Amino acid sequence: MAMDDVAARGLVLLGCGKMGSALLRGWLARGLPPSAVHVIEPNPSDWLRSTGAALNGPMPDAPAVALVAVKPQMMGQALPVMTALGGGRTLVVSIAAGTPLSAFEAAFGPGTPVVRSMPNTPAAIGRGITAIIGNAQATPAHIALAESLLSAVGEVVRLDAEAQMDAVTAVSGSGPAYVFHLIETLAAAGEAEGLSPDLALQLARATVAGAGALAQETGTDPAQLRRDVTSPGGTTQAGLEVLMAELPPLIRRTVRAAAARSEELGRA
Ligand SMILES: NC(=O)C1=CN([C@@H]2O[C@H](COP(=O)(O)OP(=O)(O)OC[C@H]3O[C@@H](n4cnc5c(N)ncnc54)[C@H](OP(=O)(O)O)[C@@H]3O)[C@@H](O)[C@H]2O)C=CC1
Ligand SMILES: O=C(O)[C@@H]1CCC=N1
Repeated sequence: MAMDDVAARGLVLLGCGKMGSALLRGWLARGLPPSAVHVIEPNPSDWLRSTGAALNGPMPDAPAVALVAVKPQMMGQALPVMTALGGGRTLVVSIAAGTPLSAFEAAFGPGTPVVRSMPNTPAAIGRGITAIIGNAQATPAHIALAESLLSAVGEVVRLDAEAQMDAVTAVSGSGPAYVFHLIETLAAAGEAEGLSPDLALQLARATVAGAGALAQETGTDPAQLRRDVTSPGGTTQAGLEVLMAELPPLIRRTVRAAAARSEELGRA
């Protein structure tokens, strides 16, 4: 029902880079007609041109949704082309890190429903997770519409308060980068042990992917999954004695630094 409204009234997508294209791909895969999507993007990719979405043309009158997918640093420059959509008929959805609901309320004017969200890059293969929170003007129907759009690229969780968004950004928004760095460092350690670069990377990539899938698909407590690998007096125990001494404070500092940067972007 919600997506029918988007198909009928249209959706404006501001910025079609990595995240904008992941979302667009998800919507098209869910059957949204490309002609219902109006994309504003200064450097359209060949893929974007091939989708049949309306590109940099005149803005539709009162689209169901305006989705903001530009970098927070570009917001001041990029938003003015669409602020005429403010006032209540169009739901504004942002995926930008840091930028608070109040910034969109100020730009689009009073009465504008806004949903702030934080997806992550596994959205590109429909395996993302997105957290959402609406402003006071966002009705349950608006929240359901945002949830439906973002669930085209993975799971969606609803937050209780906007204040949670900095921590969410630091954990799941930035999180894929931490995991990719784990793959890089595990592969490098394998190379240091004498494996070829290709074999070390193959082992590290499949191990992280397989462990992630096992944790996700079984829903088993990750601490139990860790214990299942760890034979008393065996190799894993020897490795974990090193890792568990160093990793928790390191991850704590990593997440704090990312959350602090999210807070800072919100004050800019
Ligand atoms: N990457 C990630 O992991 C995540 C990113 N986000 C958020 O998503 C948003 C987009 O990030 P991401 O997709 O990575 O960034 P990208 O740089 O890949 O995409 C942003 C796109 O916006 C375009 N753009 C620049 N100026 C304008 C303008 N004035 N009008 C319209 N489009 C414009 C850029 O074009 P050009 O390249 O030519 O400048 C680019 O194609 C950010 O706010 C980020 O915080 C959220 C969750 C995860
Ligand atoms: O690094 C960033 O600022 C964005 C937000 C979360 C992931 N990438």
